[in-house]
Amino acid sequence: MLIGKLNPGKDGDAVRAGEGTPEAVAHWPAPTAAGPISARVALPGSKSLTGRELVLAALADGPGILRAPLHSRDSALMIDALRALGTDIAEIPSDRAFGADLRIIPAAELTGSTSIGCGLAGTVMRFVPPLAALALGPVAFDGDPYARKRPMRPLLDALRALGADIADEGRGALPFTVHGAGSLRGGRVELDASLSSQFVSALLLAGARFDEGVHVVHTGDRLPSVPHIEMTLAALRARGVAADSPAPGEWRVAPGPIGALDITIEPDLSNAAPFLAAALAVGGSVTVPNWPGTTTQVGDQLRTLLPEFGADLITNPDGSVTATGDGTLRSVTLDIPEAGELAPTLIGLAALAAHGTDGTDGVASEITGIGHIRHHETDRIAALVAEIRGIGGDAEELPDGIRIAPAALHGGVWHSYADHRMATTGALIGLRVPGVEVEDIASTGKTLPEFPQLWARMLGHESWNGAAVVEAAAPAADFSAIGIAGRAARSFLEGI
Ligand SMILES: O=C(O)C1=C[C@@H](OP(=O)(O)O)[C@@H](O)[C@H](O)C1
Ligand SMILES: C=C(OP(=O)(O)O)C(=O)O
Repeated sequence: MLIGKLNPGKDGDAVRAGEGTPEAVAHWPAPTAAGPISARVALPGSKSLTGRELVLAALADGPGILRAPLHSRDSALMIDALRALGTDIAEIPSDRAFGADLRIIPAAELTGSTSIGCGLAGTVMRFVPPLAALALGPVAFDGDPYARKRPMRPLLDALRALGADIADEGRGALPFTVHGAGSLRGGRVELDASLSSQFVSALLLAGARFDEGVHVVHTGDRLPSVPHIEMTLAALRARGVAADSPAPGEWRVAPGPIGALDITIEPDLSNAAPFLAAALAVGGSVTVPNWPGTTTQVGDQLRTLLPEFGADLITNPDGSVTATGDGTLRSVTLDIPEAGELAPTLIGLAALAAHGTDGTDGVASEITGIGHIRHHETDRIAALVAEIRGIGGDAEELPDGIRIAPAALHGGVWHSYADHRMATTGALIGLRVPGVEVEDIASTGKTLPEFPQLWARMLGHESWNGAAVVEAAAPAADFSAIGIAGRAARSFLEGI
């Protein structure tokens, strides 16, 4: 089946499939699982750690190495952005399943007179402008149509208060130009980070290179994604930078050198979410190897969040984590401001809980504290409600979350809104509900280009060349209920 791909609308907003220019793309028929699954799924590097370590390596006092970094659209955009500012980034061939290591040689002086494409990457549009302020010359930023909707004003205003010259014609959003002067005064700055923790991380990451360092004071009444700020502080300290949080909602980075490192990136634990959740959705177990013993990644909270749905989560002696479920899902009431990044997967599980075992015995759930995910790759609350309703579910928007009532789900098109986590949530629901077709599965390339292959192998399809990446022993996926689309899925999966 060919339909229109997600394309820019006239007002620059993202629109759903079929509404834009008809660029033909096949829907991805989500495979259903015939029975309980049993798989081991290794995952590529963390988006958030790769982005931070690239930025810090570009600002460091000598050459550095990133081992096992993520290779995806977001990390490629970050690499391109740093190269545009004069950083030398080269691939070091490796035999890793997910691609080359990276050698980073910082520029003697960051150079401007360039332009940077941010795609839809929050980390690029927020973390790179402070570096542009340290560069010499103008640096023009822009991104995907929907990226222009993502909030930037608090960060741009904070950078101005710290001495930067930024032209945005009052938009408070992309596109804008940072007129770098080669240095930035820095110092104390107030900023409302209630829409995104990335505003804070952006200032802290470059803060050691500001003349006076930086002292960020959050003025809003709530702060999302706190673990991501803690990740930033930890990454700075690992490089010898004095970085702390002297009070709740305040962070300081002292001026000084940022140490060069040879560092290995942890697997992306947020991208583990749909895979571990698959064991809950259809029963069985999924193991993710190389789970870090200690980590600042919010994905580590899956070990306590997934048991809320009735799963058994264990850490194995070899350091892997296994989720085991029996295919029945409990009702949940979760308030998770710190873990908005995990919300789409958790909401997908809540939709399956509301479907129940056969559409007649579902349970209600409520997930709140996630108002800020309206400002992610799309308005995720509106998008999830629309797509769950589109396949028969009973979902309702709350100001800062979502409520899902019992209702039987059925097949249909699941739109992705160019959002990788919308796409993987459609795949998760489709494991259990026959006939779900995910529009724009390629949007998973934002942070996990291997998603379709890893998903297929989780279900027992052996033909992908990453043989060491996934060991699966699952019953064959069942496509019979989705007819022609199912046969297309089978040949797609067998062709990889
Ligand atoms: O700093 C980071 O790497 C991130 C911070 C969070 O952003 P928000 O604070 O905007 O939720 C998270 O959702 C995003 O995926 C990655
Ligand atoms: C919110 C996310 O991405 P970004 O870094 O673009 O904000 C995400 O990956 O869930």
